[in-house]
Amino acid sequence: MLRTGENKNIEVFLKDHEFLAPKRYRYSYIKNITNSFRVKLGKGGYGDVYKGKLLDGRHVAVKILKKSKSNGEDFINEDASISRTSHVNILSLLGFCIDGRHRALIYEFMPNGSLEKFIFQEKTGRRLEWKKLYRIAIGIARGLEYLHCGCNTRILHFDIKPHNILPDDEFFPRYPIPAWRDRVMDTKMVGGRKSVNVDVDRTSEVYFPDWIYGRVELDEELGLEGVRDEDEQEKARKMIIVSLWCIQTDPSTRPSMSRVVEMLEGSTESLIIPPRPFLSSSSSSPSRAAKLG
Ligand SMILES: Nc1ncnc2c1ncn2[C@@H]1O[C@H](COP(=O)(O)OP(=O)(O)OP(=O)(O)O)[C@@H](O)[C@H]1O
Repeated sequence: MLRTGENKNIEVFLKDHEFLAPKRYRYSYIKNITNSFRVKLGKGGYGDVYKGKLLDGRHVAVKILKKSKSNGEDFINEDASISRTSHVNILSLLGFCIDGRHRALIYEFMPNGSLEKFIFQEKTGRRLEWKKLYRIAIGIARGLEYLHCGCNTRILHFDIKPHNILPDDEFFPRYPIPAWRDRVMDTKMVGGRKSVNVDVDRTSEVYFPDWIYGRVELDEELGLEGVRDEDEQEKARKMIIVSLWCIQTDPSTRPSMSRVVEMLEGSTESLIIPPRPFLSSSSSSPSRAAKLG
């Protein structure tokens, strides 16, 4: 039982939402299933993630949230919306912990870890094939479309990035949603460190969207590494055009996620090239230029 008076609201909330909530666990249980936090899987902005094993033998990832000063209502509100979500691209939340000041979330374990390490492997120089990147982009977009308009509560993720996309063996992406904060990651995936040959002398001052926009606009060879055939070339082109739409500075010009899915799944010919991204390297201001890789 939680002790303080302020936590009564939480208890009442949890009781009201019992029927849809994932299981609630004590901190001692969390400690137990992670073997006292022995195997760290990664680190996120909100806390560290550890490997665990439930008593029924299932492997899980346990996210220990940093110590909270709030009474936990934000957390349980998030938790209740997450528990109502069900989509192939959204990672299932199996349980949670609110015990004193301890907060933790228990997810299905994804053995391949995050997308980040696949995008470009520094050691081997290998990069992810375009067809897999495409599969990942569509999966992410479908998951977000679901969160934005397919589930009971509209949820904005705000934190999509290679670090928290967890591909399965077939490279279908899953991602967790304990998030408050939708940035677009397509350009990052397409730009994927060292995946492009930028034939300019001062690469540090090239703003990637601006550079790639020039190529797309002139219907030039995209200069992307690892493109093996026409099909991959088309997928890459499609992802680039869609991502250029998504980073439009005027929000009203940006497509909805349903439109993003439609554009990714449709033909390249039907795609209209968006206006040039506002930030431009032609002004060559170092503070406005993003480094490549
Ligand atoms: N379910 C999981 N299975 C396997 N590894 C995971 C799982 N969830 C997270 N990880 C590992 O932990 C790392 C951090 O994940 P986390 O979700 O905390 O990232 P984040 O989105 O940056 O965090 P935050 O939402 O706190 O900003 C991931 O990059 C991944 O390596």
